Amino acid sequence: MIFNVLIADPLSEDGVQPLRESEDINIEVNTDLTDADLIQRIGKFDGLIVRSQTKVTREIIQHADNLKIIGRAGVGVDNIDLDAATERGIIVVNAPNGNTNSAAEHTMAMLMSLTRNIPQAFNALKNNEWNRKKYVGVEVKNKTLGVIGLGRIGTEVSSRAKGQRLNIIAYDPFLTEEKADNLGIRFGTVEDVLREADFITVHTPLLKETKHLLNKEAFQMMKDGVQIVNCARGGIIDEDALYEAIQSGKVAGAAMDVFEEEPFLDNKLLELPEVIATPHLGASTVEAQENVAVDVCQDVIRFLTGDSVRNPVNLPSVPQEIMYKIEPYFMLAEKLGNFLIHLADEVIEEVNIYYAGDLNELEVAPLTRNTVKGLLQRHLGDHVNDVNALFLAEQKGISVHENKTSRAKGFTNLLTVEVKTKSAVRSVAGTLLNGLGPRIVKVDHYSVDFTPAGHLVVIHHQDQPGVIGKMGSMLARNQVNIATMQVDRSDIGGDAIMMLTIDRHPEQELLDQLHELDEINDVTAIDL
Ligand SMILES: NC(=O)C1=CN([C@@H]2O[C@H](COP(=O)(O)OP(=O)(O)OC[C@H]3O[C@@H](n4cnc5c(N)ncnc54)[C@H](O)[C@@H]3O)[C@@H](O)[C@H]2O)C=CC1
Ligand SMILES: O=C(O)C(=O)COP(=O)(O)O
Repeated sequence: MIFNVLIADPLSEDGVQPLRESEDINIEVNTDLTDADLIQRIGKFDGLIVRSQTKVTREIIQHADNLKIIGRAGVGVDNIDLDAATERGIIVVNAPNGNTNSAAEHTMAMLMSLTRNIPQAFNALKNNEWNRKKYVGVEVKNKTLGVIGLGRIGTEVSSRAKGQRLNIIAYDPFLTEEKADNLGIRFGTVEDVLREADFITVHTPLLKETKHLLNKEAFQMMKDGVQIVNCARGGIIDEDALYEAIQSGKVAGAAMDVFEEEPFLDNKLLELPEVIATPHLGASTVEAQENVAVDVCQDVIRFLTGDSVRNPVNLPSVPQEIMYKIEPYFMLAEKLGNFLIHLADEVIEEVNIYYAGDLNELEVAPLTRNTVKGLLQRHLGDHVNDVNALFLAEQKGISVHENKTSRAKGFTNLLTVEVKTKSAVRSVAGTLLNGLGPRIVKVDHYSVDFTPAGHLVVIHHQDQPGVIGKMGSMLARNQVNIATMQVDRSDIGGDAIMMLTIDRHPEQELLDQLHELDEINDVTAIDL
């Protein structure tokens, strides 16, 4: 199968090369598409790669009938409607590490340019104005830099700023006092940072909570003459509030790489001589562009050719060494879900997944997604995948719980899936046998042992002499060969189960005939 991938923003050729060379992938580079063009053309693509310029809206995603992956060659994914992608089962990957250094260097360049009026002085010189008095700056040494958002870039900026002898005070919801001590910086609340800093730089993503984080009230809390840097995202700073704060003299200057609206031809902040700006250049270096393009293209290739990705955004990321350990259980998890859904003949309200033995030691979230995917697939078809399985379960009002225990009832690993409906609890358990692959070893409370593959028939019956014979001859009369058979019972003469693997799919009529036998209570055919 050949996958079509659209590259909709300019990408470094070094990154694109492996995509070009892949026999499985056909790429189209088109960086001039309007939203309307994208809506019209997206349907034929399996992959889409963008930077920050292309806005991947819900409407575009709704038209993306074949799209499986969206790659963001950079960090921020605020230009991609993640909810819409997740709902459609489209994985989103980014390249979170490749431009950290460039963004940090740009932040420092902007801070130093701001404090020394370099762009303004240069402009004046270009206009034949030699003015040494007008462009007197301030030193940064021994002043305080407030860093809001101490992730990859915020941390790099802090370490560089320490080289400029700045004192750092930082706020990040994940920053502890101990971590701050280790980094040689001061830990504060947002308010501490706003009140104490001489310069403030933001390095958070644009989220609901960070939208207009620096607003009118925030500016009021700041020191008079504070200077602001935004090399993270437009929208973290309320531009109207910043404009007013500069005009009133509260804020002495601002260095902006990113804006609430991009691209723009006109932004009133640029009318202010205290503002210096670049057109979203934080990641625009040869090195960063090469890094992010390589990272994102490799993930797109991996995903489309059936491998696991390194930088998923709408799936929890699982380190490679952990993935290596859980991957063998993927098929077992999905098959158990697939099998069990056929036994539950009412609406499922709750799913409990028990991980026992070796599984108890592992990161099992991907297995939970696979189990739920298997459960939902019967009714939702291929529309369900790892990305949207849990979302769809939640949307359908099904609660999913994971449980871990070391006790595996004699198995080295045991995965038990239980579903609760209004009036019943049904369960199935499976194990991965060394060399033999997945086996189902329990159906409800009955012990069995069969491979979850092919045409299966589950028969609940009364444990009476002759029932197996009747069932066997009925299948024989219908030219159905039994490949494997297992029987278990709760007690002599009581409820019992037959598990058959047969060589072809049985017609409904045959299943009905089996059901009509007095001793048989229930017949379910399952194709796995
Ligand atoms: N100008 C440019 O070209 C570039 C901009 N960026 C932007 O820089 C930003 C940060 O990137 P990274 O450091 O790589 O991301 P990151 O994910 O490593 O760090 C973000 C940090 O912000 C923190 N945070 C979240 N909400 C917060 C809040 N309310 N207050 C304080 N901290 C909060 C998070 O805990 C996290 O530690 C992103 O928005 C990204 O898009 C990144 C690269 C280039
Ligand atoms: O990586 C990011 O978040 C950036 O903002 C870089 O954006 P860009 O890829 O240069 O359009």
